[in-house]
Amino acid sequence: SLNPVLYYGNGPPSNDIYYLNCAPQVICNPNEVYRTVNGSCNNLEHTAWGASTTPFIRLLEAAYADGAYEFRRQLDGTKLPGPRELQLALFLYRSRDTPDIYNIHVSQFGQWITHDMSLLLPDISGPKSCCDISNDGNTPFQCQALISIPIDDPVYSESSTTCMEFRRAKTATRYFNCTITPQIPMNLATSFIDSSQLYGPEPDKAAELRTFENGRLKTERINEHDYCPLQNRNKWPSCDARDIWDICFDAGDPRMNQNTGLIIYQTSFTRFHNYLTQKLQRLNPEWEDEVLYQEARRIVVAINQILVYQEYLPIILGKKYTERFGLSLNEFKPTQYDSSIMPQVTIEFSAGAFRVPHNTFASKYNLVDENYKTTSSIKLHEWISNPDILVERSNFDDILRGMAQTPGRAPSPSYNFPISNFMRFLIPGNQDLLSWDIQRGRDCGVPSYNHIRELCGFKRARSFDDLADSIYINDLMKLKKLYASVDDVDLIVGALLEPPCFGAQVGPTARCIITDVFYRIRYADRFFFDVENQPGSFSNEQLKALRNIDLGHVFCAGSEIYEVPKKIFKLSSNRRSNMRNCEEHLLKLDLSAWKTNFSYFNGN
Ligand code: HEM
Ligand SMILES: [Ca+2]
Repeated sequence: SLNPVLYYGNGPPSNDIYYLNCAPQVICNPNEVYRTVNGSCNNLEHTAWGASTTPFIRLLEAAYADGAYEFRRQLDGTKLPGPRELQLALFLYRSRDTPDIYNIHVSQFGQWITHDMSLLLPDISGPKSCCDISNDGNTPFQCQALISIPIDDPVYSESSTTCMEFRRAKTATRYFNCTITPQIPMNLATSFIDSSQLYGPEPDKAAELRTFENGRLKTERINEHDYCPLQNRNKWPSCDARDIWDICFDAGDPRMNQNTGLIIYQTSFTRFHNYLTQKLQRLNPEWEDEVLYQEARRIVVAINQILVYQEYLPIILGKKYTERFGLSLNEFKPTQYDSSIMPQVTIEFSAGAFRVPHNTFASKYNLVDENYKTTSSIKLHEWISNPDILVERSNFDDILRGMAQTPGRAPSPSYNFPISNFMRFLIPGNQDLLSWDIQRGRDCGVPSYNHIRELCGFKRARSFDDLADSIYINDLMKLKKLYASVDDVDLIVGALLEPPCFGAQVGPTARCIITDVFYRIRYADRFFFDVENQPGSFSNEQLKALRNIDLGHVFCAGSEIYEVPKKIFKLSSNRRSNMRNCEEHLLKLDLSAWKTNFSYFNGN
């Protein structure tokens, strides 16, 4: 297979500073069977590689005006076009949704996996509203990247709003006691697909989420169903956007409550973990809490890895492509662990290319009842940071049923209309996710589209016209007016304007950046589910059982729906032939390969 790796430790020298000056010294046990919580000791030599709270890496030198932290300027020295100006000129006019051939599980699963791999925190400390404070030269730096709204904005001008909130990301230098120039945000998630968004990316958090009995994760009983535990709303303000507030869940990831579909995923996997511990305990009554917890965790992680490489990436990147570039799974060709590969997530991925799928999520959820009648729908943007809707009546199951039967949004340069205007993410006022994505790229010093194209092996454009084979001419003419030169175009803007590759959901430049990361976090993961000859490797019988588990099992065990689609990502009608009965399906979730009459975990 071809080699898609872009990073061999040959990037900008600033990538090494953390490991030279700041990484904690840890002593690893090479015989440990289970992953650590924070991902350290995955690589026994470079113990911090892939761990949580380590900096993102850069594929290319940061693009900052001062070489350190200030937003880049255009080649001619002028300021970059405003993000909202770009949104209005290039995207908003075509924000109408077109139904996809896949359902909304595809984008929901994508966000779920994003939260496993990547978390950069915006600094929401200081003033509640940055737009309200006067710009007198003492503006706190986290407030220094507000997005201005043109006076003739077709949406915001109605309320005469001229300022959109935006906070700069927390960087290693400013918040994490590790001076790195140019600055770089910390990634608070573990890079590996290890379900850190479920179990917590740090030991304290992980312990907080456990009952320490029977291997179970904590749950809260609400209206006769198990949900994630409730959290104190003052601790992490993930539900604070509204004044009328009841429910706020706690989980391994602080974004848990962000949207309805995500809460369904977090909740279903929590219930599924507990379901597995119960099954394992019945097989092995002598197993203690720790073993039950770790074995269930290992199964959950393996299932997620299988879903990413077998089901999800072929849709996003194209099936043939994933096969050619070593991203597909093959039971006869187990993953070869390579300790020289660095599993770190790149800033070009998190603050750029992997945000392109923001153009695929739909703007509403349908509620579908047991008879497959659509009874009502709710709007995504009206329930941001507010889980209340999910605990009432049968809403959880009805929305989950609806997700399989509601088309996702076909990829398009634009995002959907509400998310382009009316999101409320924990800070005051309405926000535009696309403006934020553009601004975040600049905040993080992401190099321009043309530089990334070149890195990916496409021809560096010398003029806008050189892009004519990648971007429609109408868009090019607009880009020409908006930017000073072809080297100034933001990565996310160029990547969104590239039509998707054949059989894929993203264009060539985004695909190249995304592929590199998913390749490295697989082959650099010593605990990847099908890596052989490691202390914690699964047996062949266990692997066989794991390959038969799908998202359907998770939702059957984690909800009260009694049927799931056979192909969970395909838009399915409720015709009998497309559906599986949950009771029968769960019978096929066979964990007998986990029955032990010896203990490999008792220290010998
Ligand atoms: C309902 C769906 C979604 C909503 C409401 C949503 C919203 C957001 C928001 C508010 C941010 C933070 C923006 C910032 O402060 O810079 C973000 C970040 C991000 N999103 Fe989404 N998103 C959704 C789905 C997705 C999907 C489907 C993907 C990809 C498959 C994705 C990928 C990302 C990535 C990579 C980041 C950066 C993560 C980080 O490192 O912090 N999101 N999203
Ligand atoms: Ca992770």
